[in-house]
Amino acid sequence: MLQIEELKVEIGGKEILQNVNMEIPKGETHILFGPNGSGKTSLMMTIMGFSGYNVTHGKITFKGEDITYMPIHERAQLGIGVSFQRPPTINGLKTKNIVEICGMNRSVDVNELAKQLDFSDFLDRDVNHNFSGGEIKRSELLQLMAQEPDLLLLDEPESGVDLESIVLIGDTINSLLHKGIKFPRRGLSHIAARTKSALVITHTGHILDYITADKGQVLYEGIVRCSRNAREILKWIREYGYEECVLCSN
Ligand SMILES: Nc1ncnc2c1ncn2[C@@H]1O[C@H](COP(=O)(O)OP(=O)(O)OP(=O)(O)O)[C@@H](O)[C@H]1O
Repeated sequence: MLQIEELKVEIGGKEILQNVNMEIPKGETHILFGPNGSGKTSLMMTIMGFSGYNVTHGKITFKGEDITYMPIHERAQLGIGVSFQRPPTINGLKTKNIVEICGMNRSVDVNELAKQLDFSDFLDRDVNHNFSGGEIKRSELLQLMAQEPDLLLLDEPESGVDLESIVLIGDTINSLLHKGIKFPRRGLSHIAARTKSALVITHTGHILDYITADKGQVLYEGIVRCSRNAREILKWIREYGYEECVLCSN
């Protein structure tokens, strides 16, 4: 589904990603770990195609197509969707309108989708305007539900989310990963094969209690240094810290 080869990326003339190699097969969910400032968000922004993230070397392939220099809207149409860590407030644009835009060219029932996320009361508010941390995450997922991407890029989906709401967030991510299953229900990840792929950034690992990860990767100083079971990685990071954790790749 997604293949990244020897990727180097500069932002404002500074090299942020030095050598990223990664493969996410169809139906797999990979977790991206890494210390603050290691380049995780930059990697997601580069995969999505945001300006300012200048690829100086390497290649990104999605569904067999070279997307390295493809415009962002074409990547979205091809099936890549992102949930931001800190999405901007968009004054003058109502949440229901951005959800409609995300579901463009498809018959999307915005009210029904909002009901599933317990988000109906927010549809007439400007996008993210005075939303709480948890409300922002639900707004982001609502947009993804309308888009139904084949590859989900989720930047810290659990940050700022309370312990009850994280269940809803986890169930919604699971329903996004299972094509054709529209309603968030507990335990779906264990009973049906996933058709969508995901790359999920997490610091705490809490989201691992709600979604099934196929693999974890550690981005350290702009290089993917480790690729193995996500829970094993989390255990090592908790016990020994990142510096020790990445020594296993030497
Ligand atoms: N637009 C920008 N201009 C200059 N530097 C930037 C820009 N965006 C990111 N950086 C720098 O790139 C580095 C990587 O940032 P990035 O946000 O990708 O890290 P991260 O691993 O996601 O961090 P965190 O875990 O704290 O969210 C940081 O040093 C950051 O300051």
